[in-house]
Amino acid sequence: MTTLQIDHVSRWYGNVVAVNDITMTIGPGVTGLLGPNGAGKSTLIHMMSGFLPPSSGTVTLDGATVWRNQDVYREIGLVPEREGMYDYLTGGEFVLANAELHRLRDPRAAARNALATVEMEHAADRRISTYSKGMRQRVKMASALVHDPSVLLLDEPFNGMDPRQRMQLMTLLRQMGDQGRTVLFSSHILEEVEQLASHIEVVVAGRHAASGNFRKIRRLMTDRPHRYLVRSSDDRALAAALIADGCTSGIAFDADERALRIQAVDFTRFTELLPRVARQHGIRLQEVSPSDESLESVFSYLVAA
Ligand SMILES: Nc1ncnc2c1ncn2[C@@H]1O[C@H](COP(=O)(O)OP(=O)(O)OP(=O)(O)O)[C@@H](O)[C@H]1O
Repeated sequence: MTTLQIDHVSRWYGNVVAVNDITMTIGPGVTGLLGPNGAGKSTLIHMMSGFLPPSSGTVTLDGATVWRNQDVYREIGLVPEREGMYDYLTGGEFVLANAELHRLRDPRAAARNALATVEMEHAADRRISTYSKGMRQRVKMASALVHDPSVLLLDEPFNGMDPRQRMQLMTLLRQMGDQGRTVLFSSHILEEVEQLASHIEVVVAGRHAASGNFRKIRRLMTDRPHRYLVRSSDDRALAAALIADGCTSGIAFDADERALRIQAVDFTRFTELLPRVARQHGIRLQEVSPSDESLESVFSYLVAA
């Protein structure tokens, strides 16, 4: 069982629409679920893992409804974002408890295997309260893997990890994807998703914004209009020279900032044109800063597209 189908799924909490009519298919390999904070990623993941019913629409795994379906739960492992764990247990006990909940034939062997997969055997007998953030993350991962699921869902797994732990987890997730499992992880960091995911789904404000490999998502992001704040020794002359070229779609003088606000439609051409025009007219560029480079603005552009 490997293909998750999310079909016209919405989820609301009172008046808040957290997920708004999303349809997507998640197959084998590693998929990144990318979106800014509050986009609805956790809500979506909880519905995919059967922890939360959709308010409308359906989530199925190879055609079988996920919600309240024990056969499907056996195929899914969830690594939640929440830090709260049973801190008084040892890592080994925590993973074993999950193996027993799944009624595995040999829960001890399964727990040992899962701890070995995440390289945590050495700390299995220590209480979770003594673990670092990265170790907690790995034990959560062992617990999600203990029943050898074909689908692994991870909510912001790289949060708070140091670079070495990040690399280790990336290697592990890549291996699981290569084994033919369906691995989906959420993140609000494009670079993280690019490094690991062969496929990316973008959600913003509860809506599905884009889908494709990282080249396609990058292209969508760089092809959008870019806004800049530019300060120079002669703003008027610079504006006049730039307006003559088709690569800008708007130039305005911002009196408060005492600078030009420029919207460039052709990013590559504009970045080449600006210094050239300045040099030709003897204008000194004092500041060139992007004014909409936040991830949120990129995402809102994708949604509006
Ligand atoms: N139990 C709840 N009750 C009410 N509103 C909720 C609840 N859970 C989530 N929300 C709201 O639903 C929206 C989506 O939240 P969700 O946690 O799914 O987003 P997210 O993309 O995972 O964000 P983050 O990365 O910050 O966790 C937000 O507006 C959030 O405030």
